[in-house]
Amino acid sequence: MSSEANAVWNECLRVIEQHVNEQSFSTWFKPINPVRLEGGTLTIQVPSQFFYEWLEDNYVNVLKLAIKSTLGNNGRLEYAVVVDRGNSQNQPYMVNFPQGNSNSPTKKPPLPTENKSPFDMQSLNSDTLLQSNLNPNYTFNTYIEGDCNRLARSAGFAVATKPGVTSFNPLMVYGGVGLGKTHLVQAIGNEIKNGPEEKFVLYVSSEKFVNQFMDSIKDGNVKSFTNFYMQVDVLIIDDIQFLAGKDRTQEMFFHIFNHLHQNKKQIIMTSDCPPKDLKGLEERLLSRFKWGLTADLQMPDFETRVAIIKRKMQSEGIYIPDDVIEYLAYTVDTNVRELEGVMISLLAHASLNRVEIDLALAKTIMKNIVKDIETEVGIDFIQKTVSDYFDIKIDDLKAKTRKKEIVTARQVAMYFAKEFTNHSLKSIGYHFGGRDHSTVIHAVQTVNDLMETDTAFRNSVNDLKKKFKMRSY
Ligand SMILES: Nc1ncnc2c1ncn2[C@@H]1O[C@H](COP(=O)(O)OP(=O)(O)OP(=O)(O)O)[C@@H](O)[C@H]1O
Repeated sequence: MSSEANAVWNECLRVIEQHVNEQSFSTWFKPINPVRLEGGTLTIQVPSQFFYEWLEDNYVNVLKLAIKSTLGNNGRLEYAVVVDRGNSQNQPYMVNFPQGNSNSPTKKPPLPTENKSPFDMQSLNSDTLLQSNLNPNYTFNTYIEGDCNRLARSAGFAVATKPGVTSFNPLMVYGGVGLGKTHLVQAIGNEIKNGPEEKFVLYVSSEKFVNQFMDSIKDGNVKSFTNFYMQVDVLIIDDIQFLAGKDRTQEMFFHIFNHLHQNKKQIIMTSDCPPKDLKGLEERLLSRFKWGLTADLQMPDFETRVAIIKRKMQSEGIYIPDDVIEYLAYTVDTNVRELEGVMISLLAHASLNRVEIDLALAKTIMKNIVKDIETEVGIDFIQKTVSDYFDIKIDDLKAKTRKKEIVTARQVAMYFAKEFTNHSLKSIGYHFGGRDHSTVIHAVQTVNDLMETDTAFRNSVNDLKKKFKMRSY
């Protein structure tokens, strides 16, 4: 690696660090190696094709910014992708892709240029119809169904089949960060676009909508901004909470909304919270959001998380052993984006270091990227997991209370403390509100007896056991 390339890349990293969160930074940028700097083009080596596509799809703007601020306006970025030829004796060889090169044979079609202002166009033509800002990978086919998203998904599908005609207009999808809102609403858009009728589907983030509106005021072309949006057949507007406090944009959106709705055009929105909690949005807008259907997305349960990982692997032609998949699905229960991030980080690490993906590697990666992760089963972890599972307070496990459900949860927690930790009976008793060792022996005995006679109880204990086993590998 040339020291010049190294210096430039370090400079880029400094810029990037200011624009992405810590986890994304360590997952996506730390594994990159600068290879060379030639004639204002910096070549960086990424671990896999998948990694390259991910960067291009998710971080293209921040990379552009970093290159621009270190190499100036004419700076360019080129990727060298390590290709595994399945023979560990071979040196990895590289495939070079200039940034955003849509001609590379394996690259997904590039997303439309972010900053292009769509309403510059005077009228709709076939080019405009293609400019939907949709990611072609976000389809219903790649969107795994689970209890967490069933209503939103089926309402979305109904809307995709008959846009503007169902009573789900507008369709509002809300949920926490990284739970699949964008994927779902873009899947609706892609389904409509690929359907029999030619429809102008437009996806826009609320942030972009606000910026476009501001620019249109500055440039004196508010009318073409409004006209443009009023011609859309299906308007998908992401992260509507971003309109909070932006009164003029809200007013404009209100008019566009009314126009589209009256003309039976479909409106689809996402938000990070239910409409009733959307602060800083005008009441008249909020009341319109309630005209259609509001559906939420939750964190997928364990089985759905496993299915999501498997689907992702399948689409990328990657293999990860089942125990590793289960480990990832158990451990990452925050959101799907984080789950994918951990998975990619694992793939990147294995590909860079040319090692097999196994549980030991997964645990190491996890320790590096997920802060505070416990990889051992300790009494604290057992108490937290058991109390979450039985929906009681941790403190109750240590308290004197004799309520039946609390006594059972306490006994189960003691049983696991005995099975998964090296604590003595005395120490376990101490951690459960200073009980003595005979109470622990009794708890273990009771759990064993109940497991034999009570199927529901046995299933619960086995469920919990799986969680602890994952950590104690
Ligand atoms: N049910 C699912 N099936 C398959 N992939 C999913 C599912 N849910 C989420 N994902 C994936 O998780 C990642 C994050 O999803 P997405 O960006 O849609 O979340 P979001 O809710 O819009 O996040 P944000 O709040 O940050 O806007 C994407 O790569 C998406 O494909």
